[in-house]
Amino acid sequence: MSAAPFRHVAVIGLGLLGGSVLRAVQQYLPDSVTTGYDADAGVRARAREIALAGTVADSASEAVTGADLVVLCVPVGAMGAAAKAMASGLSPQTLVTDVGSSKASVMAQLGEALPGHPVIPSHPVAGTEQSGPDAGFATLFRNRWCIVTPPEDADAAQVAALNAFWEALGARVETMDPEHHDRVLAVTSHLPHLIAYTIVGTASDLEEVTQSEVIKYSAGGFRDFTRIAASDPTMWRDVFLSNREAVLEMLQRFTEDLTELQKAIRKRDGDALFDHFARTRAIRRGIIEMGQDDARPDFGRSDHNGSG
Ligand SMILES: NC(=O)c1ccc[n+]([C@@H]2O[C@H](COP(=O)([O-])OP(=O)(O)OC[C@H]3O[C@@H](n4cnc5c(N)ncnc54)[C@H](O)[C@@H]3O)[C@@H](O)[C@H]2O)c1
Ligand SMILES: O=C(O)C(=O)C[C@]1(C(=O)O)C=C[C@@H](O)C=C1
Repeated sequence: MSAAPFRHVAVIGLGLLGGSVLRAVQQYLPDSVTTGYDADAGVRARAREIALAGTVADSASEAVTGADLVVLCVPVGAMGAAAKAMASGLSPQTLVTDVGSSKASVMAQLGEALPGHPVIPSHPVAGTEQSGPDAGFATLFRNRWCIVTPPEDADAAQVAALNAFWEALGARVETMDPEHHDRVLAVTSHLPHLIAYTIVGTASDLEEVTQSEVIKYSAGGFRDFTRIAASDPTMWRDVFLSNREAVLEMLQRFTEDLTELQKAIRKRDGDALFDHFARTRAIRRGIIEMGQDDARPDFGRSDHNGSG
């Protein structure tokens, strides 16, 4: 990228996503100035210690003063409050985006908090089960999709600059309307998390299987669920409450499909089971072929391990 799409990038919320945005800007857009703010004083202190931003400010409005781009990286339920807290520092031309995992609710909150202000939401579909200021790394967005949901009246030059920003951080950009985004992510991200939270809870509640057996024999499929089920409780509470309708619809479909498999097992219908598993195996292979995951048993995660 020859010229940075934004001279000054401010990040509100200095956890996994905020830290990764800042690390990636420092690495891939070194000419851009960075500032940051987090509502938690301990997080701000840690962010200063590890130089997560050029300046870590003591208020949201101070952090965004002079910024061309503000990236809100707080839980989706806190987007409106975070936007209101910074509003007095914004210039009329500062573009505001976010990284929230649901989009219709965030758009509504930001529209209410910043009436008439340019807001173009984003969702980089990239993350881990970690959270906090030490969890971020510069390569998080590399080769991952970032879904941008511009409002109908968005300025085309600002949309292009935002897309260029995410591309400079290594992402591939797709545009969608927020409702479609929320339905797609309900099935590809939100429901899988709900299932992981359920199955890990179910296993640990079993009276005839001890806690130590759950841990000891978790080398197989269960282990992968435990990684997902270790994800941040605040973030995921907010995701389910904000994308309630789409998640409930996908959950209904999932429950019906699970009942079908239950029926096939009860009827000893091996063909139905085999056909279903063959179809899902092909989907996994397709994801690997598209470069969206790694075939290695640790999903290639040992490659980054917080570095970058
Ligand atoms: N974790 C993931 O895998 C992932 C992936 C893509 C998008 N997201 C989205 O990114 C956002 C941040 O998630 P994360 O994983 O970085 O969480 P995180 O817990 O690591 O960081 C969130 C930070 O926001 C701060 N915060 C909360 N309310 C605030 C406020 N009003 N003002 C300022 N700071 C505030 C918290 O103190 C915390 O440090 C969420 O909206 C989430 O849905 C997460
Ligand atoms: O890999 C993980 O740990 C994730 O859960 C990341 C993940 C996902 O579901 O893929 C989680 C939430 C997001 O909004 C985007 C990405």
